[in-house]
Amino acid sequence: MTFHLENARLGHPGQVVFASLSLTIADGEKVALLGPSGAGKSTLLAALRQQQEASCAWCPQAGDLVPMLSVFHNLYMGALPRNPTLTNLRNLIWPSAREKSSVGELARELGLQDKLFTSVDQLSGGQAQRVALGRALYTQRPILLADEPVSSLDEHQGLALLRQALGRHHTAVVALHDRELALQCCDRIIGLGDGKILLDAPASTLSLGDLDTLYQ
Ligand SMILES: Nc1ncnc2c1ncn2[C@@H]1O[C@H](COP(=O)(O)OP(=O)(O)OP(=O)(O)O)[C@@H](O)[C@H]1O
Repeated sequence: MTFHLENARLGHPGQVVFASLSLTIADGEKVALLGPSGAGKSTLLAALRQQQEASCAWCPQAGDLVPMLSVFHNLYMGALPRNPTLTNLRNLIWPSAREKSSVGELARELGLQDKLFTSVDQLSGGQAQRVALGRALYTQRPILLADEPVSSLDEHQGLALLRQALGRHHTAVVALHDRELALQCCDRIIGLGDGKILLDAPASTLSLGDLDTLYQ
């Protein structure tokens, strides 16, 4: 089992979001978290991350990129925790051919090969979002936790990139607002609302109409 919460109380200072949440996510599952704005998707993702921080590739909604640094540098930041400090300093100042090639390959997969040495503050919202997801992928960890990772991309690009990201991870939990994308890419859907889990079922058993009820 990868994640387990039992009667967990989750929230923020002065705000309980889930008074008593029980949930198990097994190794190998690809889970979509759905629910209206404020339902607690980000709160739940943060609680899951706390359980397995060292194994999680983390893609927060805000992105947390360093805008004045290049796409290369922001992607490379995913490698910081796994490399020695001296290697990191060298790669940030004078990247090795090997690192240039592997970050370059990832940039190509993200459709950002022409922007590798452009600073992030000169990118579009969708391009910056691809960098944020790429940085999480570059951590090369087995579990992906991502909060609306493709919300600024068009339908086709979002589908391709989400599939690519899920394919690189054994287990994933992804907060999404696009119900169709959730059904297409994930094998389990968890619907949140009213401070609890309103729906938890295999994607193959659900229709868009079933998911609509979460938003009514
Ligand atoms: N840092 C915080 N401090 C206090 N309350 C917070 C904080 N972050 C979120 N909340 C509150 O917790 C509740 C759940 O928020 P959360 O961000 O988890 O929802 P969400 O489903 O991810 O929403 P969205 O789809 O808009 O991103 C909301 O009522 C929100 O106001």
